Amino acid sequence: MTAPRVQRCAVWFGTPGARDEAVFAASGWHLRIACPEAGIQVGMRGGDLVIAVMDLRGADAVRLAAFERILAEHADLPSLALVDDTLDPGDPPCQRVLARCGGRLPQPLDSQRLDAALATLLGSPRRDIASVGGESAAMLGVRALLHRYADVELPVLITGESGTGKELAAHALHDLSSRRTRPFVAMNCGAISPTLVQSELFGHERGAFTGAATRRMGLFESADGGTVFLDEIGDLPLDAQTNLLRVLQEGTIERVGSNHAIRVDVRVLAATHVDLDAAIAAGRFRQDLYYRLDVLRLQLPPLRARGADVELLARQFLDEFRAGHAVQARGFSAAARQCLRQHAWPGNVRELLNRVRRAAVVAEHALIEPTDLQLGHSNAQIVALDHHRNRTERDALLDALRATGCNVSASARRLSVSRVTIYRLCRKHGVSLDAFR
Ligand SMILES: Nc1ncnc2c1ncn2[C@@H]1O[C@H](COP(=O)(O)OP(=O)(O)OP(=O)(O)O)[C@@H](O)[C@H]1O
Repeated sequence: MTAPRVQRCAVWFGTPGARDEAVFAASGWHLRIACPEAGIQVGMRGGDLVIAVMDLRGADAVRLAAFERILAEHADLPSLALVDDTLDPGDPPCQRVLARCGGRLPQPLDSQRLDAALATLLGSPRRDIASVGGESAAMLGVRALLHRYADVELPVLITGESGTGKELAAHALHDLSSRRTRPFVAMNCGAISPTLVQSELFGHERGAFTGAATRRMGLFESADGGTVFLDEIGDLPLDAQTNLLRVLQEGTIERVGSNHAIRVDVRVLAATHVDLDAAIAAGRFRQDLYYRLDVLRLQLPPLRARGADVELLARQFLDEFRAGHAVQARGFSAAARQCLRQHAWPGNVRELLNRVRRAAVVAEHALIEPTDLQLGHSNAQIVALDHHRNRTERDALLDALRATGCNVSASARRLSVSRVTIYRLCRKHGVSLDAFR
C-alpha cells in the first residue's frame, strides 16, 4: 500500500538557528547544512525532493560569489534566498543571487511563510496540515512528528487532554499519508453501547443477533485501504479489544456471527485522554493491546503550555469565523488579549474556539472585550493588578524626582533605569518635568 517515501530535503548554505530547523521540520523538511564555499557535497538519494536555501544574512563578497557559483552549477535546483535587513539589495552580486533564487524567505521565519514560499517555489501546494495551527516550539515538534509518522505503517497512540486536537492530528496523519485517497473512519469507543461495538467495528452476518435482519459491513471493512481512528480507546469493551488485537497482529477481522476471517488493510490510530496504565491495572484494558497500539506516540500539549499560540489561534479562529459571518468584531482589545493569555484553558483548543466564536457573535464593537469572552472575572483581577502596578510606578517616579530636585540622571540612578526610561515614564504618567521644576 505504501509508496516509497520521498524525503524532502533542504540544503542550507550557511548556518541555520535551532528555530529555523524546527520550522522546516514542522513542514516536513529535513535540513542538511553545507558550507557555501565548499559547494554541494552532501549525499542525497536519487528520489529525494531537494531544494537549496541560500542564507544571505550578513553575506560578504566572497560568500555572495560562492552562492553565484552554486546557483550557476545547479541551475535546476529550486532555491530560496534567506534575507534580512543587513542585506544591500542594490549591490550587483546580491541582486544576481536574488534574481536566480525562485523565492525569498523573510525573517522571522514561521511555518505559514515557509509553506507559502515552498508552494510558490515548487509550483504546487504540498500535502498540507495547516489546519493544525500553532508556532510554539511544542506545536512545531508535533507537526514535525506528524510528517515523520505519516507514512510509517504502524499504529500511533495519540495522547493529550480533552480538546487538545487529538482527532485533528489523526486526520492530519491520514491526510499526509499515502492512504489519503482512501477512507478515514473515526469512532468514539465511549459513545457506542458496549453491545453494539463489535458489530460497529467488525460488522455482522444476517441473523447474528436479534435485530440483525441483513448482513452489515463494519467500520474496518468500510475503511479498507485507509485509516481507522479509535477515539477514547480506553472505553473499548474487553471482547472488542481481543478482536482489535487480531486486526493488529494478523490483519484480519471476523464479522459477528461468522468465523470466516476477512483480510483488511487498515492503519489503526488510537487516542486517549486518560492514563491507560490505570485501566490496565484495573483489568479493564489488555496490556498486550496497549503494547501493540503504543508503537509510535504523539503527545499533544495542553493549550496553557503553548505560550503565544493562544493569541495566534484566537486570531485565526476569529478570522475564519468572520469569513463566513457578518459580525462587528474585527479583533481583540488589549484587556481581552491579556485575559486570553492568563486563562488556564481547561477545555484547551476546543474551549478557545467556542469562546472566540461566541464572543464574535455577541461583541457589539470592533474589538472583543473580556466580557464577550466571558473571561470577565480574571480580567477584573488583571485590571486591578495593572492599576496597582501603574500607581506604584507613578509614585516611585514622583518620589525620585522630588528627592533629586527633578534631576533626570540622579532619578534614573535612584530607580536603576536609564534616562530614556525616565522620560518615557514621565510621558506615560503625564508628568511634566518643566511644571515639576
Ligand atoms: N492546533 C490546532 N489548530 C487549530 N484548531 C485546532 C487545533 N487543535 C484543535 N483544534 C480544534 O479544536 C477542536 C477540538 O479538537 P479535537 O476534537 O481534535 O480534540 P480532541 O483532543 O480529539 O478532543 P477529545 O479528547 O474531547 O475528543 C476541533 O474543532 C479542532 O479543529
